[in-house]
Amino acid sequence: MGLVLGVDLGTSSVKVSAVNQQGEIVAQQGFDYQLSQPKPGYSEQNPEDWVTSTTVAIDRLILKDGIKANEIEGISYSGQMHGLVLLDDNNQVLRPAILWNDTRTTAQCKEILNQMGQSFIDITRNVPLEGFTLPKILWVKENEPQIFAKVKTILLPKDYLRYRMTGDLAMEYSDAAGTVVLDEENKCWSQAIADQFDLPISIFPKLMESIDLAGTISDSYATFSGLKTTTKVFGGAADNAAGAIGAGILSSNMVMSSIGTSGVVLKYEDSADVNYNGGLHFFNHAIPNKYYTMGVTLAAGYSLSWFKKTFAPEADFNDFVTAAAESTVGANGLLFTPYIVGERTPYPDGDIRGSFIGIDGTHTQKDFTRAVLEGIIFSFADIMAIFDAKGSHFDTVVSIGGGAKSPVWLQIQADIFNKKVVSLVNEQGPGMGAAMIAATGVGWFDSVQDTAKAFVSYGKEYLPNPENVQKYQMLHTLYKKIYGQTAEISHGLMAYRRDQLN
Ligand SMILES: Nc1ncnc2c1ncn2[C@@H]1O[C@H](COP(=O)(O)OP(=O)(O)O)[C@@H](O)[C@H]1O
Ligand SMILES: O=C(CO)[C@@H](O)[C@H](O)COP(=O)(O)O
Repeated sequence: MGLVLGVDLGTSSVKVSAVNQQGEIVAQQGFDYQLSQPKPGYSEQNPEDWVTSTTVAIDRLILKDGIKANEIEGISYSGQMHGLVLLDDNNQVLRPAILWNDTRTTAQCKEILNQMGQSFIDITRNVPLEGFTLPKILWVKENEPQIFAKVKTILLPKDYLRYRMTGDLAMEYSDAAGTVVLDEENKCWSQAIADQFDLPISIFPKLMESIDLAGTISDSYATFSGLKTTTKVFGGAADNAAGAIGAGILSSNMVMSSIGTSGVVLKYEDSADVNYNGGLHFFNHAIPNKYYTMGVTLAAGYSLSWFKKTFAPEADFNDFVTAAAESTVGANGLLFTPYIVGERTPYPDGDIRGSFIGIDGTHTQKDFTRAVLEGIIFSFADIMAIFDAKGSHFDTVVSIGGGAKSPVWLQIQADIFNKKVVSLVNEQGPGMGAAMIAATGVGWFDSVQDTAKAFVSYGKEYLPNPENVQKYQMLHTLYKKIYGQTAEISHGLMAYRRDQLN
């Protein structure tokens, strides 16, 4: 039996899925790792944790699930985006990776725009935001010059993992776009940006397509993991590009809603001929010469996980979320904004923080949980509104990520979006996308689109309930007022937290 492995290198864990030629997940293993938040706005991980956790998951597939290493024809990846991995001359990691949800780089973002203005947006098709990689590189250059002096190569999380499994140093396009150093339309590193910020262009590695062959499993990784050196390894994709493929978002009338650690509302774009004026991210897709547009809620699943860990650490996750159904639409008059690590879309503001508004002496924990679930989707609806304003007509929302495991949350999505929502039979959108890239790479299908036709299968449909839709429209109007009315207070509190540390 031929198999491929899809490695989904997320922010909270890595999940490795073994997939057969019918697109069925025959076995799956995952392993969690930690996020380090040493200062307000900081978010880091140790790249070694990604490698070790992936290896544990692969070992378990082989040793516990009985997957035969010689049946694994190919491996590919879906990776959390933007995280800065710095390597020295010997390809050793120089410092912890600075992640996508780290917002320490507001000053560098302003500086990029001051120095390059519209020409930066024309080249990269994005405005510089704290989460993207270039501001992180500039932060290290300014704040840790002794480390920067040793930098030979920069990589992104899944590209580093692929390097450790094959020995090949490269970055693939959909992830490279999220560095905002890539000239997106010309598919090359921007010499103009490198020159402007005095960065040696040599630190940016060779580029590859998602379905390109990076090599085979190296001797040393084969010994370490139990994999065979004959297994082929393919470029992979940014998690949102991989998620879009795994969710079958291959035409512009479909939209993806992803509730992972972050939240994403994503639209497929057939060409680069679109202009959202930097209000949304616009990146190269995992399908050659295709693109996608998306908005990002920095703390989607993370808001729920934070809330549960803080206020109900002993509860079973499923039971805890399901209990929100016992509250009401609008959580008995309680609103939550999920800005607990800052926000990106529609408010590019690293210093905004979350709020519960309307707390009443009668509110229970179930109301608070419901408010968290609803607040996250109101934030997604803010992104959806940008697409609507540009004339998008979506008939189906495909929901992926850990949050799509919850039927209560899927119905909340249908009612707030006022659209039909479907989940995947297996919610592993990014992991399936990664497996589909490998399946295309090994030649099971001619194109990623053909693989998607064979592999994607949708589960139950959730239809909007008109009464709930009406209530949510009114509540969303109230929700939208919270950002403007809490921004100044939030910024003051962030300044206070920073002062306390000095
Ligand atoms: N049973 C569940 N119901 C609803 N949400 C869940 C459930 N289990 C996990 N989640 C949410 O899914 C998120 C993780 O999703 P995942 O796609 O695995 O993230 P990542 O790829 O960023 O690691 C968690 O932050 C959590 O809030
Ligand atoms: O920063 C972004 C996209 O721009 C995030 O979507 C990251 O790619 C992390 O994804 P998850 O771990 O939440 O899947």
